[in-house]
Amino acid sequence: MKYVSSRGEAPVLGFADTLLAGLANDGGLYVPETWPQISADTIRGFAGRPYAEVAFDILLPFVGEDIAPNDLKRMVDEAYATFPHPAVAPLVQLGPSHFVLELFHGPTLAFKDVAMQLIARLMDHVLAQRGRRATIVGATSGDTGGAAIAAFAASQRTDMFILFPHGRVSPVQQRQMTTSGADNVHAVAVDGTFDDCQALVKAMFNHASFREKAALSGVNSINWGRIMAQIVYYFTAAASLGAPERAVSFTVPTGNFGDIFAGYAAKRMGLPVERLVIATNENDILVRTLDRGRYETTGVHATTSPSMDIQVSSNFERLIFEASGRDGDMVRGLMQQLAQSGSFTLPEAVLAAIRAEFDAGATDQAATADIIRRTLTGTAYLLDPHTAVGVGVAESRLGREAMITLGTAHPAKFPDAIEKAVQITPALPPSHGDLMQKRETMDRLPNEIGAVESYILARTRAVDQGAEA
Ligand SMILES: Cc1ncc(COP(=O)(O)O)c(C=O)c1O
Ligand SMILES: N[C@@H](CCOP(=O)(O)O)C(=O)O
Repeated sequence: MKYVSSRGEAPVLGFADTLLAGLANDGGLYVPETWPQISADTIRGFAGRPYAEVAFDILLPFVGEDIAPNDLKRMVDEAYATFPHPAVAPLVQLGPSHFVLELFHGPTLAFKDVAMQLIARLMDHVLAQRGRRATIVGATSGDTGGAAIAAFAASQRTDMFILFPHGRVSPVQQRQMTTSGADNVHAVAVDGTFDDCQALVKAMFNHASFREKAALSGVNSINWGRIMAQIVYYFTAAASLGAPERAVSFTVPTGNFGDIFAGYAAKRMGLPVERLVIATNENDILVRTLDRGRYETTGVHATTSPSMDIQVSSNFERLIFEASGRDGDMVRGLMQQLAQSGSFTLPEAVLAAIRAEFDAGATDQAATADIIRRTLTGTAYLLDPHTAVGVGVAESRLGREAMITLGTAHPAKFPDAIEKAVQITPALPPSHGDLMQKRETMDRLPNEIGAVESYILARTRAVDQGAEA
């Protein structure tokens, strides 16, 4: 399998190079040259099979010849053995045709673990094959950082630097990043928003000499490896509800558009998906875009679903590329406009193609608290605030087909929002027992690219290996 950039100017790469590249060197995001097809019979056969087996079948064509099948199998098995729930991603029924897909049974209680546990193993494997190290940078609004640190703390070949917005993540999220004790990971509080952190990460990737010197790699969903691993649970969930005979829709609490793009990819691979529903909190740039055709940043609001407090939704670029018939020049032009003016207008045909597959809706904080309350009273099920945003949007779109809302985090990660909504404090699972007592280690940096790059260069052990790659 080869991968092409959404901006059409970067080299076409194989899987291992795409995984290590993170962002393409024209600033674009990699997508597979073609979408592998999964037959109806194969989808039918996924029902009831162990998650890791389905993952192996779906991932194999994306990995191609870059990783031997028995190595891929071992890494997939190891990654999903870290999930204590036997189903890895179980479905819970909320109503006659409404289900929550629980994606938070991994080590850090958020859906990010599903991909991160796998790509940490894949990256170490590829780096070991090449006899080199990498510097991994990541931006987080709370969950990616913890999941990345948990997955890479055991890495033999990487130094990791996670930038998070100072004072804008939950205490549990912060501690998952600052208490690992691992000497190859660095949690850095930046004076800014998540979008500032993400812009710093992209600026480092676009700074060619720094990128090469530090042998830079990334684990945000700009990295194709993240999306690839997230495709799997769309298949397992739909198959367990009767796909391909029974079509399903998905509602996805959305920020950076990675998770829902994985659903779009599953559809392109043959999964019968009726609608893909984007659910946002008050940071509703994607809802406005689908409504008016204009993508316009307006400033981010801090909400009770902080991991979705995002303005620049990176993976929307992948969707525009697909919806435009892979017009890299057009995507490059729109992204230039975004960088210059903070907005762009989608061509009519692209907007129509997006609307043909996606709906979008927003749930504000008061409604989110109400949904948490109503769901607990009605079904004795406690939603985290991000999943609640999804449930709120899904409820207004229930139709004849089954609706699956992605459960993206465990409620115990956001005790303040839960306490406010239902006056109970959700307990962290025993695996997190002493998290709130552990000693924190973190640094604080200004929102300045020079300060961040100097910090990284002084600490990474990958300096000057980039040239050997
Ligand atoms: C709990 C939670 N829900 C939803 C999202 C949004 O997912 P995505 O950024 O893939 O759209 C995130 C962060 O990304 C998250 O941490
Ligand atoms: N919500 C995310 C933001 C980063 O998203 P990613 O999927 O691109 O890594 C977070 O929790 O950090």
